[in-house]
Amino acid sequence: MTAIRLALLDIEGTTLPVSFVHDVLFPYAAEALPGLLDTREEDPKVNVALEDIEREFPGSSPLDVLREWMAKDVKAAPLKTLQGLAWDGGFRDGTLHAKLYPDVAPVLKAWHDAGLRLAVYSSGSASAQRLLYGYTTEGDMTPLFEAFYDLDIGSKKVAESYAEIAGRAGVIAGEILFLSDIAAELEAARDAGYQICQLVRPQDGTQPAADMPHAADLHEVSSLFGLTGA
Ligand SMILES: CSCCC(=O)C(=O)COP(=O)(O)O
Ligand SMILES: [Mg+2]
Repeated sequence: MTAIRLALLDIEGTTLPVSFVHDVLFPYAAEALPGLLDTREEDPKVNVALEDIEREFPGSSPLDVLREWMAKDVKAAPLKTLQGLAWDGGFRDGTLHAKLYPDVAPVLKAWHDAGLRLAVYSSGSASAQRLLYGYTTEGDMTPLFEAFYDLDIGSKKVAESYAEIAGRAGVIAGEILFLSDIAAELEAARDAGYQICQLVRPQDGTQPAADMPHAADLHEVSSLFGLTGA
């Protein structure tokens, strides 16, 4: 097995329970979104997101589109931008704290201390990723990561996105390990030449894919791939 130099991590269902996203983060955003849209005039990011929605759904109520996307957990870039802006105040004023899976902080610290490079690739916007890892119940974990990749790279379900990340990181694909709960994302990363492992978290009810390595937590990933784990 080729030595792994970089671990690329998904968030929801991999390092953070799906229930935290759906029961804590989404309701917070849903409550904050109407007020946020009122700032349209002042915030260019809000403006761009609303223009994207209008282009895709001409004449629709943006709030209705956003609510439907959230109900279906659609990973749409305008929604992810606006959710990130909505969460910003909540993380900064202490209302929100990311409660990661308990294995995540110790194992990521051990990997980082052992010299393994770490990066995030999530549908959540890069600024939301920084907030989430900046305000965890374990403290600020952002210094562990060298990069935060989001949908600006491209869809998580196409191989080209993973090739792009490998190029930006300057690491050959075979030396990158991608960790996610979603089989289609892992297949795309494998098509790009990455090593992969599916996180099958019992709490999330993830179904193991037939033809790929899987692990119940990051300790098991360490054992499977010969990484230094806590
Ligand atoms: C800062 S990410 C918050 C969770 C979220 O909104 C999301 O879409 C996560 O998707 P992932 O690609 O990490 O499964
Ligand atoms: Mg996920």
